[in-house]
Amino acid sequence: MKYSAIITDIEGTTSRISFVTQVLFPYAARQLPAFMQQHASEPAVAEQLAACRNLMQQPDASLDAIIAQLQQWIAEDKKATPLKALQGMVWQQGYQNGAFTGHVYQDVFDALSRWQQQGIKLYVYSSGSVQAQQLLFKYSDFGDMTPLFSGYFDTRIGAKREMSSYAAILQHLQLPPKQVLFLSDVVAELDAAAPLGIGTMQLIRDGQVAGSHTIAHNFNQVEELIA
Ligand SMILES: CSCCC(=O)C(=O)COP(=O)(O)O
Ligand SMILES: [Mg+2]
Repeated sequence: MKYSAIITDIEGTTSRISFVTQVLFPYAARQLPAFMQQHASEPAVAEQLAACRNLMQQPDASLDAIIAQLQQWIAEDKKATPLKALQGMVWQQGYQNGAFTGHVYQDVFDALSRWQQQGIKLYVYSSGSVQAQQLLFKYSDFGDMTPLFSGYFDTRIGAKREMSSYAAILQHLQLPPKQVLFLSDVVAELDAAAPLGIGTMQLIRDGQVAGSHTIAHNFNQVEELIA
């Protein structure tokens, strides 16, 4: 195995796209208004409200205006950092009250378990907040998978289609790029990582359009390709 670390995307890579678009996003859209009304004054939520006002360029935006903006961002799948932070807080309630469990493909659970045993460090990089990532794997279909991972990165390190985000992640990992493999279903994300010398592989599970990266249909194939 030539890689010391593997970084994986979530939506479309470890987990089914429809779990995010048909379960998580609608749950957040339904629950956000009540959640915001109840928790607006708490420091963690107030911080995200301030970030929303900043992004909206409306320093005096009312709570109702922010909620409407958040609903629009959810509908557009906008990867806005304050939206992602607030979604994570709302999903926590859903996971804890058993409304859903985190979808993870069987081949992902199996391969990640093997890779960790082989000493490969495993990381997640998703547009979902670190809290949302940890929740998905803590309450996964296979139970608590968080012990498999050595770290998590979200949009606070940068957007997933920007090369500078992967440079910042390499700084954190303190590894040469050729020892790092990035797995994603989105070509633009792989295109951003590859010029740095990071190994890339595209997961095609749901009919995604292929780019110029090595293709795998599941994590068992990833393992065969990097052996
Ligand atoms: C952490 S689960 C929710 C995923 C999410 O909110 C999202 O926007 C998907 O982003 P990804 O980078 O995993 O494709
Ligand atoms: Mg993805």
